[in-house]
Amino acid sequence: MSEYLIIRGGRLLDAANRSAPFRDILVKDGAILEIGAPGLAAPPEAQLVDASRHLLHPGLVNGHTHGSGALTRGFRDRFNLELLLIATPARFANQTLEMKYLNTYLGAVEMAMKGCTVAYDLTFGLPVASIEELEVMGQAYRDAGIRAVMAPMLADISFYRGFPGLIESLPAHLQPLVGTDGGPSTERILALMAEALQKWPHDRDHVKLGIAPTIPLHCTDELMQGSDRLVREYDTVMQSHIGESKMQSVAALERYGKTMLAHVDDLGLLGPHFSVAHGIWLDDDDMRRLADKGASISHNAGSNMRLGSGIADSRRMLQLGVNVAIGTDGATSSDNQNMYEAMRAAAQVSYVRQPDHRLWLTAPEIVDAATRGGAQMAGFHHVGAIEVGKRADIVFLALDHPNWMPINDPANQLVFAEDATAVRHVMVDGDFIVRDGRHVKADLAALSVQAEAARDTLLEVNAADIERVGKLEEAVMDFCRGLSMQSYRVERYAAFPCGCGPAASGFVADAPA
Ligand SMILES: Nc1nc2[nH]cnc2c(=O)[nH]1
Repeated sequence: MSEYLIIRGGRLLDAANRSAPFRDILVKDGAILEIGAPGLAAPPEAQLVDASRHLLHPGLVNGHTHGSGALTRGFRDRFNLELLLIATPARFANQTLEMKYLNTYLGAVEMAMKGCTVAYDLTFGLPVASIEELEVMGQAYRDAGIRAVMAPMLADISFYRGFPGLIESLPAHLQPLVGTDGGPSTERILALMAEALQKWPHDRDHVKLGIAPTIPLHCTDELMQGSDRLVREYDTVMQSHIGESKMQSVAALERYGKTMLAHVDDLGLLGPHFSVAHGIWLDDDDMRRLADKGASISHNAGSNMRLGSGIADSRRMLQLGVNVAIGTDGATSSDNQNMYEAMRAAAQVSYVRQPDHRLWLTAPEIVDAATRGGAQMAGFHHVGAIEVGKRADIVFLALDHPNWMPINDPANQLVFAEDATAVRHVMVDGDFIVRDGRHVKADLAALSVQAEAARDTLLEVNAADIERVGKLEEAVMDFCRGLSMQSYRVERYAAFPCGCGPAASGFVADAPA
């Protein structure tokens, strides 16, 4: 097969200019060599790809997902973050290697079919998954054909101990149900992480390891700083869930005497390699710290609505110079892996957050965040744009699809009209991973049988834990609600600029009854 590929007749999205001029693209060895007007010269042996009646846009970058979560989609409604954090592990623990692969592969195939070619995946932690299992999950991304950062979620403090006073708040008969920690030591977790980074078998331009101290409240400072040392030593990236819920932010203020983000900064963790997942409950100083250190935020508006977490101030982040990416979050709280939906949600929450339409996100800003911004955050500087020198990760949208009849403004339509149903082909490195709307490798019928079987098995093996946590749920949620309400007693949070104040949204309704 020729080392050259010439993609002719397509319209290339230029979101910044709200246009889509006809452009031919010459690809050599999977990288973009030249972009030019129709009729661009190409070596005679170049393989021709007909892109006529297609809009071409860069593969989308999912800034925050959980490859461990595909099997959880739709398993609950009316649940907030804290409930998710206790109910999901109870229901989906004890996965076999096959299930871990299946989860990751299902999510990756779904992303590919929906125009996404990079995932920033906060995956099963060590040692919930072994190093070998992590490698197999990395292979799931290779098999699905998309790129990924796989960042194991690390924690050395249990959920229940992460919130001071929680266990003591429970009725005496429930306290024994929390169980004992007895987990692996900080040293062991860091040693495993170091070993995984050393042994990583995959090509790091495609699938690399990152590190995710999952939520600072659930990590000792030693774990956070040890993770940071490894990130710098292995030149990789780090992501942490920060300021996702009001409850978390109030608890952090009590525990650290400052915001969660300020604490992480003071530990020395911020830098261009660092990103925040969610960042709803950040104040101006937090955002300035992120901007000053060149860090990023994955804005996951759909998930934030699904869990009732709040509305991140994406406009302020951009104003201050924070690099913003867009993410779906895991299927537990987004139910699908559709980056077009995530983009649309980001636009729409910026509208309801404030009445001044001049502060609303624009479609070009959102497309930039979902492509270039995500690639920068992931440290994947070889993708994120259709430009000379970048890898040829290209989505072909069918213009004979109703979403595009007619084209008025391609940036607006990508954000507001597209829903992944017009995705016809997807290329990574110039190779088709989706062709004519079908994933080139995945057998969806077989996958659905496997997913059904995995669900049944997990329900059976986790029955006792589901029952145990079910008994705890209500009391834990009482505690969480109480802590969240403290926003009205803690001065800092009384005027907390998270977009959830009286002028902004219905969140004012959580004032104590
Ligand atoms: N939304 C969300 N937040 C988290 N924080 C820690 N784990 C998770 C998760 O699985 N989903």
